[in-house]
Amino acid sequence: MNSIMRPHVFINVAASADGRISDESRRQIRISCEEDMQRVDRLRAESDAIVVGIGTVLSDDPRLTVKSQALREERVKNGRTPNPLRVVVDSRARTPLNARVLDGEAETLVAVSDLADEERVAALREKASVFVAGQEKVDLRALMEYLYSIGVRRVMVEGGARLNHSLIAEGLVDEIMVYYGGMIIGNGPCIADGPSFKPPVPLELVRVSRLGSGVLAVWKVLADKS
Ligand SMILES: NC(=O)C1=CN([C@@H]2O[C@H](COP(=O)(O)OP(=O)(O)OC[C@H]3O[C@@H](n4cnc5c(N)ncnc54)[C@H](OP(=O)(O)O)[C@@H]3O)[C@@H](O)[C@H]2O)C=CC1
Ligand SMILES: Nc1nc(O)c(N)c(N[C@@H]2O[C@H](COP(=O)(O)O)[C@@H](O)[C@H]2O)n1
Repeated sequence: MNSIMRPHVFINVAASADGRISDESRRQIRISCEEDMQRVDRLRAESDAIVVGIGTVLSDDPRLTVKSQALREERVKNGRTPNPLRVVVDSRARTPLNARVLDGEAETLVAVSDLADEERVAALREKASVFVAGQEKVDLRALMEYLYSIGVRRVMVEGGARLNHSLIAEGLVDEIMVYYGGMIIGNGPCIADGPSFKPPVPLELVRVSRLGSGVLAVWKVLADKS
């Protein structure tokens, strides 16, 4: 695979001890403890863009903003916008027009593919920027190249399961941070959902620490093909 100019990309995810990130309903489950939520907020504040898939937008209706006023002010002091760019990977432009990611609290980019209906794209353009790449699914390599071209250097991916899988499959992930909460969910989406990686993608353990009521593990992805 040809190498591309792209940002540093890391996935941050909260999982149960059995690796689930939600249950069968696919609704948002609070897995992180308070200490982890604060860590996540700092990670957001240190990032230039937060990326999620449309599945996460439809399930969780996330805001993807920095919650701490002090962290937002620090960003502004450093010449940045109060919040990072929000990016939704959404081939068919299904992002609801009343989704929180379109609330104007932060800039938003919706990445769609050629499959997206023109009228839906036009409606989204009223509330967000739109980037088109890919025939069916969004071309994630093109998206990362584009983000780099507009100055994004650090991307935080906040799920969900299918987007995480595709990004790993494309060799577009440098680091994976998993907060394991003290619970077993039993069924539901996991950290990366999709066909088996053959061979499995090798990871190097960078750091492991106890955090609140759970464990934080930071992994480096060794098979970077980009
Ligand atoms: N615990 C945690 O930390 C987190 C948990 N979650 C949970 O994860 C679940 C959502 O995950 P999931 O349903 O997998 O949805 P995702 O958020 O991963 O979105 C997947 C969708 O993105 C679209 N897409 C477009 N292009 C691509 C591409 N190249 N590769 C992959 N996907 C692409 C596809 O829909 P289309 O083709 O229509 O565009 C696809 O179905 C929810 O239950 C949510 O609560 C989510 C985030 C964090
Ligand atoms: N870090 C973390 N811990 C959990 O327990 C979670 N359920 C999630 N979910 C992610 O956070 C998003 C919500 O963001 P806002 O608070 O609305 O800004 C959600 O969509 C998931 O990506 N994360």
